[in-house]
Amino acid sequence: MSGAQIIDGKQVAQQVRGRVAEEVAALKRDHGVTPGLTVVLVGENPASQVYVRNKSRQTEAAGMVSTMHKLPAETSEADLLALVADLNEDPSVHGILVQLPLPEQIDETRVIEAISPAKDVDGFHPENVGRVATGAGGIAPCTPLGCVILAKTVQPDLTGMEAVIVGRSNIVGKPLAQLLLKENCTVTIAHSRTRDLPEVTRRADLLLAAVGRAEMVRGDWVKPGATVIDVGINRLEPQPGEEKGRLVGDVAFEEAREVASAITPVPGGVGPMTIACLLANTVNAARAINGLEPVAIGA
Ligand SMILES: Nc1nc(=O)c2c([nH]1)NC[C@@H]1CN(c3ccc(C(=O)N[C@@H](CCC(=O)O)C(=O)O)cc3)C=[N+]21
Repeated sequence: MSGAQIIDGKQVAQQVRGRVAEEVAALKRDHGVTPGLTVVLVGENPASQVYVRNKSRQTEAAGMVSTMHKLPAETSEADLLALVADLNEDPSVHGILVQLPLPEQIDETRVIEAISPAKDVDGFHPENVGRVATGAGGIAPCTPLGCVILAKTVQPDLTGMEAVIVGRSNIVGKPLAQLLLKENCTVTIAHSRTRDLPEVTRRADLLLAAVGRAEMVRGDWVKPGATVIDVGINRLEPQPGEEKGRLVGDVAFEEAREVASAITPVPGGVGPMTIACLLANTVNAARAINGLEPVAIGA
């Protein structure tokens, strides 16, 4: 049974961006507000530069204003905090994204906590983490939002599903658990110290891998018929004849697709959804700052 449906994240992301563009146009027309997203990049990480360029292009394509601040790798924490304070006060900026990881002289937690929660379109500020956890509004992180939207393209109602998340990061695993609870899943967060991990993952109707270890989840870790969402983006060592190593997820795709009923590819799965959801969060941040209710931008 090599029959798993491949969930096309690129296509779903394009739909989400189309919805965002409509909402941007409506916000301009009805309220004279053009949402603005600012990305702050500290240092020269080449992979980061690629994401940042994609983000800017897609932000502008949706009709929003994109600005970028590139700071040298030696930037002090005080200088970065001063920039964040300026952006917090700038009325043309509705979303602030400080690209992580930051150089080691800068305390990431301090920077995240300095971003105005209203403009924290990553959803990393503790106020947003708390609001999402309690259901009191707040901005939810982009990658978990993207995962839920992709899962719902297969199964519009996730109620009662056994969801197993592998990975307990603040950026993906933990907030994903909150969003899946809100969708009425039974949620397990497994991690590197979980006893008999394959046995735990084999219980999952919905298996979400976010550990950052290339192809760790094997085919026999997957329950037959499960939906598999692969959050990992790992670059393998270049093989002879290859210029760059291949990108692979946290799931051994060729094995898992034989067992699952639906699976996301890497690339072209969760990655494009992360950026689409960032744009959606930016529109809703601009709406909230202007006293408007959020709009639903799902699949
Ligand atoms: N404050 C902050 N927020 C982030 O959201 C954030 C961050 N820092 N630091 C870096 C990670 C990484 N990230 C990605 C987003 C999109 C793709 C993406 O679109 N990937 C494509 C293309 C991959 C490729 O070809 O290189 C795909 O998976 O198909 C990947 C990675 C956001 N991050």
